[in-house]
Amino acid sequence: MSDSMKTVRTATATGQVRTSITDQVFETVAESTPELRDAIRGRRGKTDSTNRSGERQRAADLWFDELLAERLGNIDGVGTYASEERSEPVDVGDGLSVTVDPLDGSSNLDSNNLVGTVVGVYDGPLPASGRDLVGAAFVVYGPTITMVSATAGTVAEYEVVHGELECQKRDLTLPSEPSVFGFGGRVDQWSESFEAYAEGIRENLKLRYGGALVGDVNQVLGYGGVFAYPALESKPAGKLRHQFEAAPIAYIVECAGGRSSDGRRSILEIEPGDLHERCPLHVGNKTLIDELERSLAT
Ligand SMILES: O=P(O)(O)OC[C@H]1O[C@](O)(COP(=O)(O)O)[C@@H](O)[C@@H]1O
Ligand SMILES: [Mg+2]
Ligand SMILES: [Mg+2]
Repeated sequence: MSDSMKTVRTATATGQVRTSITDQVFETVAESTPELRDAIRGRRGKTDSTNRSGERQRAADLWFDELLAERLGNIDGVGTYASEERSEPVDVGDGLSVTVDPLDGSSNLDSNNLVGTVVGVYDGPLPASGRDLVGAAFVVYGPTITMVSATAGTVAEYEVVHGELECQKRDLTLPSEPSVFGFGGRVDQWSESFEAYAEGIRENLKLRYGGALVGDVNQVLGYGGVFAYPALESKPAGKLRHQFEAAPIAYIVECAGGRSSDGRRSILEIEPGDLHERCPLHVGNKTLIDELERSLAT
């Protein structure tokens, strides 16, 4: 862990204050969505810079990050802003730590497919375990803009209309009868045990994979099922970043009554050693994640 990470201040907010700050974070992201969506136009191409994960950044990745850093960093009670697109967290005062995947699914920009934004609010210094999450949300820039947010064990879905949150579903839970699945990574890179699990899943569920975590997980929340970006032969820790992507998504799915796993335990149990570390991600209906863990253990 770098020195600058160690010095990021620990949040000390009470429950009520934490909820109010978390709500402000979600509302601020929602208010920013009209500008964010507009900013994609003309910024889909790659720049010369790479992020800490070694990925070429798009102009839109950088623009989203700059806007969110400014807006979220200005909220009273937010102490740290950290993003997939910057190496180090930014100390912005005292309070909660906000993590952002500003533009999720950015490779989908080439084909003008789905993208989104993922936000985590942690009560503690970064890197933090998912157990420190006090809220998480994701935005989907689809035919309309939606946000799914989770706090205190409940999940809600909103349409974001001119930056305002309009509730569509309160107490969202995963449908008990799963119907869809989406698995990332090249099939020839999967482990034999994951391939065996996938075989069984393919027999019973319908494939839905769009290449943006937010969209693929949103289908699992809506229809029931399982999303995975598993460990790959060339990437044993998978592709997705624990702090910015996996933990917030796992928190939302668990709050919706589902399960998350890195293959053997809840994603929320992981104690990350580095802000940008990756982990395999599997989320969905409890029965399907239990079955996954049994398969991977063989
Ligand atoms: O192109 P692949 O290998 O299917 O990977 C898709 C995955 O990569 C991601 O695009 C990674 O996120 P970023 O776009 O934020 O880097 C996820 O949204 C998605 O689940
Ligand atoms: Mg992402
Ligand atoms: Mg991203």
